[in-house]
Amino acid sequence: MTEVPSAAELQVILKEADLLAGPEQIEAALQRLTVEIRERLADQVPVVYCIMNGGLVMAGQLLPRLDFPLEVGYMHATRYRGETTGSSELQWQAPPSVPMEGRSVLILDDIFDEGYTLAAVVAACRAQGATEVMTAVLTNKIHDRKAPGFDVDFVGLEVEDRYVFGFGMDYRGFWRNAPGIYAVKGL
Ligand SMILES: O=P(O)(O)OC[C@H]1O[C@H](OP(=O)(O)OP(=O)(O)O)[C@H](O)[C@@H]1O
Ligand SMILES: Nc1nc2[nH]cnc2c(=O)[nH]1
Repeated sequence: MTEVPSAAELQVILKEADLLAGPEQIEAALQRLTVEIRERLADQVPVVYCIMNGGLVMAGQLLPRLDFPLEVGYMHATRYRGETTGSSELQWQAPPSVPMEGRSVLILDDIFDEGYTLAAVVAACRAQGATEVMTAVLTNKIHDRKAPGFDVDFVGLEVEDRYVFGFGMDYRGFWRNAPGIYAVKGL
């Protein structure tokens, strides 16, 4: 069994981390995303999918601002599984929960890092018959290791090329509940 770090150890991780975006910057990013998404999808009655687990906080904060009719679904695709580097294999832990044939689909996730997760999720939605698939992320990590031929449609904030946590994103499974976006010391 993997040992759970103590509360004191996890407090040190947060204390030593660099704050990249605080609640005010995140609020402004969510507001911008709301306006852009409304413009594109307000009359489409889309299925809005939360990608578990990382997308949970962003979806929870964004959905009540989308003041137009939509359905909510979830799916869990994971490639990092508590590590700070991604595996080449994407694991599906929960398949899409709402049928999407003939529908507009909006995918919500916490971070567009290398992009292999979202590229695979979008391909799966198309394979299931979605007519249009859009992606919105809270953060886009800036580097030149992106999956070729794929981009996201809506971005809240840009973050530097470090391992980040908070607002849905984990550090080894913890601190998804941190109210800002932080970069781990030394990573
Ligand atoms: O752009 P990529 O390099 O593919 O990485 C981005 C993905 O990594 C994280 O998920 P993770 O695999 O950690 O699963 P989790 O959401 O359950 O933590 C995050 O939530 C994104 O879905
Ligand atoms: N928590 C977290 N998950 C990720 N998945 C891909 N990149 C990251 C990152 O920087 N932080």
